Amino acid sequence: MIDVQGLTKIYQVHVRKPGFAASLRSLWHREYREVRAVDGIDFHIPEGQIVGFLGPNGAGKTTTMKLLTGLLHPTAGQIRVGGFIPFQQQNAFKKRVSLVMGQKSQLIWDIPASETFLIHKEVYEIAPADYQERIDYFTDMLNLAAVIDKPVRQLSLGERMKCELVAALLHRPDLVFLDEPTIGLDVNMQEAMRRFIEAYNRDYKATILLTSHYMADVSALCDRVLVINHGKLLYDGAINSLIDRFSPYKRIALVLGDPVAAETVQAAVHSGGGRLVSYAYPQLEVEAPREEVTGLSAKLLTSLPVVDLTIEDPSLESVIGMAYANTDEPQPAEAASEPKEIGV
Ligand SMILES: Nc1ncnc2c1ncn2[C@@H]1O[C@H](COP(=O)(O)OP(=O)(O)OP(=O)(O)O)[C@@H](O)[C@H]1O
Repeated sequence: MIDVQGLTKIYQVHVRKPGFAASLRSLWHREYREVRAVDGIDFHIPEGQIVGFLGPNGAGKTTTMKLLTGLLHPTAGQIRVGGFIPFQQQNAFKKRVSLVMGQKSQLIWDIPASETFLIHKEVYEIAPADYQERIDYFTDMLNLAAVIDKPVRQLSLGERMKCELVAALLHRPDLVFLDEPTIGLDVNMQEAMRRFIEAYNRDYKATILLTSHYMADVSALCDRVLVINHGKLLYDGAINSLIDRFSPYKRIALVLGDPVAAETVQAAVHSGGGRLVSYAYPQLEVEAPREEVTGLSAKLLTSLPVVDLTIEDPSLESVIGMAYANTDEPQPAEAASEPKEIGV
């Protein structure tokens, strides 16, 4: 459904030098530098899949989404989205695609969202019966009945974001690009948005690429993630394998039934191949390489008065943080199979 090969976008950025003389000179002789925002990426997303698109600020996510929706022309590489070449901007493509940017509004501020929806109805030539059926679907799913007739400027951020989604999906696209759709929302509203995205994907077999800085969005919605940094794809595969790949350690949290001297605790942890993270009776936290965890747990259970023990993976946030830190110097990409870890 989405096929990308060697996709590259280089921006030319005007270099402004400080000082009056340099400003004058730049009137005649402008200097440019290149920003390789997207640097030769490849991926394929089949129909109906929801894929998380992760990367730190400035990694190239928004640029990739703009390329996939035809807002930007690539510098090099090939893109096919639903069989179309996005930058050709064919009408049939526009009717199947939508880009939602959490930080940008397409609603008109001074009128109710319902009137923007009517404008979209005309633009996308939606038949009256279909329009009503879709409005009913969205108002029901997003609990919007009391909201869509108020001027947009009176809406809360969460209410407005729900209306943004309706405006973006009213023409019922099956190729959906969501750039930070839950940014700034409280946890309940994030959860409501997630449930809606899940339902839309299921009901319309929509193929969805989603960026979010909230890992809860990504882990709830996406089995697969693409990780990008410095414009290069670092990882394409399952979330679980991402955790295995970038975090070779697990944490063991223990509760002790009786106080034990810190040196005794330290010795037990050390001899089992672990590292003591913290000890404040009765809580004890230990870190160990994955392959040592079983042996270390058994050792701690026999040598300390343990009343509770849990083994945890590090949070997805910290794994992603490790992935970015490991790849701050970009490496060349390699051809890869599933799951693929590229150049790390
Ligand atoms: N119009 C532009 N002209 C020049 N450089 C740009 C332009 N748009 C983006 N860039 C640069 O391209 C790089 C990638 O930016 P992009 O917005 O795609 O990143 P991102 O991963 O979406 O970041 P964020 O999470 O902060 O939104 C950055 O270095 C950015 O400064």
